[in-house]
Amino acid sequence: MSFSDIRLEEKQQAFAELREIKTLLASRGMFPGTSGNLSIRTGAFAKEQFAFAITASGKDKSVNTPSDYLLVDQDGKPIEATGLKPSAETLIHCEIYKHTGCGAIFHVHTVFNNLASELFWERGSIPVDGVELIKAFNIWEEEAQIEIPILPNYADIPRIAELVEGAIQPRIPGIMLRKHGIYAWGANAFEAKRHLEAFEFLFEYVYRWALLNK
Ligand SMILES: CSCCC(=O)C(=O)COP(=O)(O)O
Ligand SMILES: [Zn+2]
Repeated sequence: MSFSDIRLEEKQQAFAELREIKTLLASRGMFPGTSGNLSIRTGAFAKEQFAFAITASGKDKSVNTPSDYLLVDQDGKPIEATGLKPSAETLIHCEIYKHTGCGAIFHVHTVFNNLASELFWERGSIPVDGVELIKAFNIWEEEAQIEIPILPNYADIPRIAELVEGAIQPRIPGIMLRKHGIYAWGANAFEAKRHLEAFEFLFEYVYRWALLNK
């Protein structure tokens, strides 16, 4: 595969899908202070070589402009001439694509995901017991118990990226960065959105439940 095989329509479709999910999540106040980033895979996927569309760095994600997205390769380098800079966290997306084969990754910072990550930091994962929305991850057993992994929030993104492979849990489509935000992924944008919404519900639940039991 060569990146020139990514057809204009594929790129435009990925950008349009990103715009749709960005607009929706922005309407829910999920990108405070320019935080958050979103990506969708384009073209064929091979573990060694792939490409994805990602939000440009530092943009106000609650505003739509003609220059919000760009295409990058498996190493996070732009694959076409652009004045845009990919998200500062692109390397984390690269690792998630490489090790899961997923089709879309959405990252948001919320108060509840930050609180839950700090509450359970020493445990290394956020436990959720028997909450119905676990089924959004396609885990259908009764009273399922899951652990959502938490990674340290190093300032140096490559240091975080190198921990991603070891943190990925086969059944759990997400990784939390401590006091930073959730990375949720899925086979496509529809699934990544479902997972993101479920994580956010579960983070709020575990935090409030912990307070009730203090
Ligand atoms: C002001 S948010 C700090 C950076 C961050 O965590 C984030 O999600 C946004 O970074 P980007 O480069 O993708 O705009
Ligand atoms: Zn972030």
